[in-house]
Amino acid sequence: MSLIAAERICVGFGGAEVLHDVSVAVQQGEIVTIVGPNGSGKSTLLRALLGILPVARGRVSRAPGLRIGYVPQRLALDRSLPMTVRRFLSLPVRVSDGAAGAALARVGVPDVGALQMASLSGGQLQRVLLARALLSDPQLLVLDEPTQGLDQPGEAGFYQLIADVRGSTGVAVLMVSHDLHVVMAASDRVICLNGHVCCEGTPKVVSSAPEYRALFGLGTQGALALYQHVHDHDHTHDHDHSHDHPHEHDHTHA
Ligand SMILES: Nc1ncnc2c1ncn2[C@@H]1O[C@H](COP(=O)(O)OP(=O)(O)OP(=O)(O)O)[C@@H](O)[C@H]1O
Repeated sequence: MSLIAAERICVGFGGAEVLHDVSVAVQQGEIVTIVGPNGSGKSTLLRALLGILPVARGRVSRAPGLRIGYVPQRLALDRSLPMTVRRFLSLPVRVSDGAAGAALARVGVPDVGALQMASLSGGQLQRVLLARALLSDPQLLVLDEPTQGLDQPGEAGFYQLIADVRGSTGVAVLMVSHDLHVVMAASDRVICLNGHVCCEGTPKVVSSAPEYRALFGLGTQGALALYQHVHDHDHTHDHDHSHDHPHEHDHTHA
């Protein structure tokens, strides 16, 4: 059984349909990344899967008693409110000093417990958010653009950390990311969303193949063109979503 799944869900806001007939499933221990243009419904899909948003049609299912660690896209931090990292880790559920320290060490920032949340760098903050998500010993981590605002080494380091955590705990990871090159390297499966599931499949990194580099270049379009994916529909009947994203018709069909 999947840990979490959406079956042919439709989600809308005030009559405007944002997700149409979307099916996704995450299995135990796999890293699945959702990519897609701005406004393509990635956060909406995560929130529907988590049960935060109702679905108009279709079905969302979660394994009974599923423990989820969620890192939202934005953290609304009141910078005028003093709060140490240690205190933040005990919100909303109080945790022991030992557990808090172990979680911070696990994500590579063992010494930030006494720091103010507002004083953390972007990379430190992401790791603290991940530490908090890990405190519930989740079976599934849900991360909404966890590397937003980080520089390239910061992003690469964070994804390496995710892979390490998965390796040591067996946690499954469902995340949204814009960093396509790292996504290619760090995911078991990629789902390309544009209101509907445009394509999905195993990412194929062909970093050492000069003919691929020559064909596709090293830019965003190239990275997306390298998907090995299942494409079970044409785009003739796409519903009304913006189709100005470069990858839309540029797939390499596996
Ligand atoms: N609470 C809401 N009320 C009304 N419309 C919403 C709401 N949340 C999202 N939307 C709309 O749904 C669409 C999809 O938004 P969503 O945040 O899921 O996209 P996204 O793919 O995560 O975008 P981004 O890459 O910019 O984060 C957008 O057009 C957005 O304006």
